[in-house]
Amino acid sequence: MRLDVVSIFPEYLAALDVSLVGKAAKSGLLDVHLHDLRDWTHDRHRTVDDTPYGGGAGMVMKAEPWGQALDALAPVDGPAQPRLIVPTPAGRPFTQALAYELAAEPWLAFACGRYEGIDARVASYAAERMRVDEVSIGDYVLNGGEVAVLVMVEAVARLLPGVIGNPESLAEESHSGDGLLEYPVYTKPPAWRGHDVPEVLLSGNHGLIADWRHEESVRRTAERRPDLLAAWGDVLSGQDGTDGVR
Ligand SMILES: N#Cc1ccccc1Cn1ccc2ccc(-c3cc(N)[nH]n3)cc21
Repeated sequence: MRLDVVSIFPEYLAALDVSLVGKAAKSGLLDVHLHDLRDWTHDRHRTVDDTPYGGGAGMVMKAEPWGQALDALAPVDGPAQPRLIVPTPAGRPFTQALAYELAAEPWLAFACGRYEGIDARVASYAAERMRVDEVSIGDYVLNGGEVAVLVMVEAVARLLPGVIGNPESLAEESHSGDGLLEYPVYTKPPAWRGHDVPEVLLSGNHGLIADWRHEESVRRTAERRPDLLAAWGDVLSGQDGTDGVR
């Protein structure tokens, strides 16, 4: 997978060279290209922002530098186009399902906005030739898109074949196929500062262990994310338009 990231703070994305994503890049599973948006400005001050039409606080990112950046990264007459991801508080939610979808793409490009956002015409211009997704990583406001890109790239990269050691572990994680939060995990020692590992996990009875883990997943989900259980209820009662099969 090729990844292009455009930002006025490309050094923010240096974290992509570390750990799992860094290993994936070094092993050729990921081909990461970082770009400074200011390379597509031509005035003395390398200006990327201006005041908002209609008034209001803050500044807006100018369209032209982004237009030139997109044209340079993915020429209109090029052999392929990336899927463009634009982090924004106003985007569709980034979910594990979307992470799996993006992990299947051969080429992703990320546009990291700053200030009060990017001129809306940039997304419209890009959508003339590539798929564009405006995506939120959560209902809170960051100062820019870079942190959101780090989150999304890590969530996507770890799904790529060969990136994590034990792909079986992906199936048991929170937000994986069964829609439940994952169960609590423990390791040695069995007793630690007055806190013991649940006896069932030391029993060697794999059936009882599997049952306990499922019960813990359901308990945790009910306690922390009842909305996920509500989705389960809709599926089981056929309210979600399926025949009750996930
Ligand atoms: N846009 C905007 C905006 C609008 C109002 C106030 C502050 C900002 C800052 N900002 C500029 C770029 C940008 C990118 C992504 C996020 C972002 C994503 C999630 N999930 N939260 N915040 C914020 C971003």
